Amino acid sequence: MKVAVIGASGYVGAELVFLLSRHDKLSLEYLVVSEGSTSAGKSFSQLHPRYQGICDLPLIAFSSHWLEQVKDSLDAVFFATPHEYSAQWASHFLQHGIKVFDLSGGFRLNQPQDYPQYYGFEHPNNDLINQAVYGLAEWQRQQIATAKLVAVPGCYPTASLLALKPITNNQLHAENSLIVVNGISGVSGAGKKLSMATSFNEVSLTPYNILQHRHQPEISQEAQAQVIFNPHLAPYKRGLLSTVTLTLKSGVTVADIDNAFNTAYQDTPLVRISADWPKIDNVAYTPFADIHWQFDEEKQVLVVSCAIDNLLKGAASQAIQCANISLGLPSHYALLPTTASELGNG
Ligand SMILES: NC(=O)C1=CN([C@@H]2O[C@H](COP(=O)(O)OP(=O)(O)OC[C@H]3O[C@@H](n4cnc5c(N)ncnc54)[C@H](OP(=O)(O)O)[C@@H]3O)[C@@H](O)[C@H]2O)C=CC1
Ligand SMILES: CC(=O)N[C@@H](CCC(=O)OP(=O)(O)O)C(=O)O
Repeated sequence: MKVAVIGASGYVGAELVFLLSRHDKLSLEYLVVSEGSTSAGKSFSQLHPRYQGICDLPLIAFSSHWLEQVKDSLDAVFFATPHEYSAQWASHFLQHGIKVFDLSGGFRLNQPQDYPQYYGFEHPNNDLINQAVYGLAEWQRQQIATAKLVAVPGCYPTASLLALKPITNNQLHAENSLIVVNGISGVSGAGKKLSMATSFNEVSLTPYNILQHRHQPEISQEAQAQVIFNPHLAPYKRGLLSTVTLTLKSGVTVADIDNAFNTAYQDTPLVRISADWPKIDNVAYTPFADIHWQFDEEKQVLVVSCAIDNLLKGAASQAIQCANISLGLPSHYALLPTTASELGNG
């Protein structure tokens, strides 16, 4: 599969490029940045020196002319770009039969009317929203396999849904009960753009966008249950933890919960049910999601926590899982760390 990465100069783009450079079934042909990008004309490794010798491809400024030139030589494109950019340009690739893996939120919400409120723009392509398949790899394999447009989940929704779906999918949660999702992300979650909120001297553990974050409708939609989502920014680079608290139906037992999680994740090497509470250090710089839960049978309250790397399972490695599925491969193909140094080399 010949592919291009658009947004290659960003944090997610860089992770994608590395994973693609080592994948024998995906051939990385082009790296693209925005038309006015200060990175255009540089090589990828000039921007990301750690990848010198791994990928030295040039960064090409996007243009319709470039798309016209490459439209017959590309099988798929990965968008690691702002939401509104993907929303606008995905159709231009799809019309040439080029599959789109969109790592932005350009096509995640099913309701067009939600985009102005949560993304700040009127969606330019309502028809395409209905064609998009949500790319939560361990839960959507069949749909992803035949999809032309995959909406790769956001980082918080990935961790929150991996924790929540075994419960809500089996209707084990009490109807109309409060489901609280507390997410904590490292600063790389905000991308490379400069801002005071993420500058070294200003970053401190804090809630943000409370009761208005765009991931609240995304998590509610995919869990098929209303949640309250509380994101927090924390002063470290990589990694994300999502802890979910909810009440289960009376009569639900530990055995029911055990069965729900073990059934959901019995053949998914990248999602690990851990014996203890997950730690960011155990998943940062890896494609894994670690999950642990605890149940208070008296109160019928369940707490589930999931840790991931926001740039990998929360973005780039999940996108590769989706591409693997579309190639008929196991979703974890070419992603499992094979050496100790790949296990969170920091
Ligand atoms: N950071 C994270 O943990 C996660 C991020 N995401 C999503 O992935 C996408 C990329 O995120 P991230 O890498 O963190 O962001 P960055 O800000 O680090 O990178 C954004 C990239 O998009 C490019 N870009 C900006 N404007 C345009 C444009 N108009 N046309 C084409 N390219 C453009 C930038 O290139 P240049 O400026 O050089 O043109 C840059 O390469 C976003 O949609 C984000 O929401 C998803 C999951 C996790
Ligand atoms: C710390 C931080 O700023 N995180 C980002 C989430 C990034 C992400 O994964 O979400 P999208 O794919 O929807 O952008 C935020 O809260 O906006």
